[in-house]
Amino acid sequence: MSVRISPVFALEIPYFCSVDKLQDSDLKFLPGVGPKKAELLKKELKLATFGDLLYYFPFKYIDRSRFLTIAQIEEDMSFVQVKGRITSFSFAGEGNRKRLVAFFSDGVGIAELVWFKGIKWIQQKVAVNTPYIVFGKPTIFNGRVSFVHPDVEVVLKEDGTISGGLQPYYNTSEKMKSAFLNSKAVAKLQENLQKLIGPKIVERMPEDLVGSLKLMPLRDALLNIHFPRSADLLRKAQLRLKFEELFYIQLNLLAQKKYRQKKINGHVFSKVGESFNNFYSSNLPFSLTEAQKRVLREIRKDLGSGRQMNRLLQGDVGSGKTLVGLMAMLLASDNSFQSCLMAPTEILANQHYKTIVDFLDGLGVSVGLLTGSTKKAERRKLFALLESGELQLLIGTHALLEDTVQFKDLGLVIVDEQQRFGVAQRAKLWEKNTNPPHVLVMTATPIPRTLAMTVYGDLEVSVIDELPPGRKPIRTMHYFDSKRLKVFGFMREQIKLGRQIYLVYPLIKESEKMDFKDLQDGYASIVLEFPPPEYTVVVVHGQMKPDEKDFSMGQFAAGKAQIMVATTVIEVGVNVPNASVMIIESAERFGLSQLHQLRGRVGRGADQSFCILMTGNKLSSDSRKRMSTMVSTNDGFEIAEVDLALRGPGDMEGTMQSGMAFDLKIANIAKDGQILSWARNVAEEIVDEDPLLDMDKNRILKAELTRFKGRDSYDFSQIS
Ligand SMILES: Nc1ncnc2c1ncn2[C@@H]1O[C@H](COP(=O)(O)OP(=O)(O)OP(=O)(O)O)[C@@H](O)[C@H]1O
Repeated sequence: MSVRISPVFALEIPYFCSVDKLQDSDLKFLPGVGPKKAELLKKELKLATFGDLLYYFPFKYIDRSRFLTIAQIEEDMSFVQVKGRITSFSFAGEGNRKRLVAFFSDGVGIAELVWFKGIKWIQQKVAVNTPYIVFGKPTIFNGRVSFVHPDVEVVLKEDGTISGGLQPYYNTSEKMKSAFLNSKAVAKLQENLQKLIGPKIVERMPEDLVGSLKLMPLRDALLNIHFPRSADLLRKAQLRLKFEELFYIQLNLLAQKKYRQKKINGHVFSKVGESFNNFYSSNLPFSLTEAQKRVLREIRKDLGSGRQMNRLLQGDVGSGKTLVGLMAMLLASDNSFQSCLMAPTEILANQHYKTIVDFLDGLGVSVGLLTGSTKKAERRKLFALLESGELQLLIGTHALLEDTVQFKDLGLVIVDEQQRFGVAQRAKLWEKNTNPPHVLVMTATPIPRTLAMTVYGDLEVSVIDELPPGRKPIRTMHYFDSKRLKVFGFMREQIKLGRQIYLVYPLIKESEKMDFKDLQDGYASIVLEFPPPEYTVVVVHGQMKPDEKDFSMGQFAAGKAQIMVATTVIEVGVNVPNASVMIIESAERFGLSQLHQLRGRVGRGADQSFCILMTGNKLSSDSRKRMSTMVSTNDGFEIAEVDLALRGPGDMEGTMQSGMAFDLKIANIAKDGQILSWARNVAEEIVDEDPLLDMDKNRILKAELTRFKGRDSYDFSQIS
């Protein structure tokens, strides 16, 4: 069985219905919904129950307490509202241009309200001389203000309250809008829901905890998040709900961690034996950096502790993580355990394999390689060696996760990843052995602390914050496409100096065909510019056969080609110290982390390295920021912070956002770092005091956590 590797962000978030049964009710039973709309809500927004709708939060609020006069309306204004009365109606236009026009006066100016559709309905609902609030996007033509299809509301609502204040806006789809389920209709359903279950909402966190943290009670928070009574109450509601969301993620992660620590015995690697020592004294061609030594000590401590290690190793590109990983594998080997190293791509797996085989030359440690392209017969051989225990180190891709791969005694798993390996996938590894192996996750993209806390919150963290000596900082430049000739000139100069060059094209899934054409065109024009026999240009992309790819890479690595035209397949792992120039085409199409990763392919030798970002002339402000960040810093952590901030949705009107890459309903990892730290501290205190959440006061927490589904869950039922 193959395992689908989903993005690490696909964490399950604990928004299930609360203990309150009512929230599990089918939405079709909510007044105003019925079977058809229920179907639509389910299909379009994945809302099936009362609880789902209750937790479907507005994406923004518009302050409806502010009014303009018609005279204050100017060109290009966004949504505005005015108060006044309709003085008369008339019809204009013919056929499908036929429209109803209402003349609306606020006592000073006059605006036209125009409807092309729903004319009959408007005529029935809207009357002359009644005070209304008109809300919409105005246009001005020949000095006349008009609103097309505006919202028209009675000033005095049926329940006696005045319209106005912060009005919620819900995301809806086109399909929903055409079935009259627009934002306003969803707000109406929320109103009905509040009437029905609002008073019955029960706390999802222990009341004492809510009280001591001075959080808004859940009932009030869920009311104010949909219908804020004031901006202050909205902020309090947001805080409460964000806290709760982040708190349960943290509690889940920390509880899992505690559970593992308590229930799972780790293999003890007590010996530092021949493999490790011989490697260290004879085969290691350089001394370790202080950071590598420190991290190695941390890892060795874990491995000898009798507890199962789950550690994240963060370090910038080229900081020497793989080497540390390899040394941990040698420790496993010295203690008669097998180990494996899992890479995110086949190219990288191959590269690791070659590097490791070279490094271990003459030490008598057996190393195997397993990827998607390993032939059947070869596989069978590998499997037999693995099962008998003869094979000590296995390098590979996700193919290692397949159920057919059985080790005799797997003691250590190293995952070299690119934020692609989630909690769920890690859980799969723990099943590989009755006594789960130690796990070391290496990530080449430093990730911001808040993100690390959430994605890797169940792991210990080690950081290599030092590059091997002698590396010169890479110089990064940004050029517009119009400067291409200059760049060609620079390439020639560098080649004359004996350097090699990467030229990378984006290959993004959605537009693969077009990108592929770009790559081929790019290759053709580079060959024209750098013709044989003086120059050799190789090409590497994901659609090539493995042996063709290997051939091209081999030529480049051996210095037989000066230029490699490639897609991002070279993003990770390719290590050719003589390649000192990285040119990234259409750089604006890459994310910051990816640009940083790509840049990390150069700067590995003693020569000055360069990274050239080529972009079109017109750049969005985000793209400009990405380019300037790349030009101004080589620090992966700094880049990661900017990346996170840029990727957090920026559409704000005193509003909340959908949470970045996570399926968060309200919190935003980029912006809510403080709440996240707070939530983690609170969760930590709780599991420190009551690791299995057995105390009476933690009953609700346990009940809520037990509702986590899937592998990410901490299965309390296993605990007797
Ligand atoms: N202490 C050191 N001194 C000198 N060179 C080193 C040292 N540690 C590692 N290297 C070399 O630096 C290069 C990068 O190391 P390695 O591949 O282990 O880094 P990495 O952090 O895994 O990189 P990436 O994230 O790019 O995969 C390799 O050529 C490696 O041999």
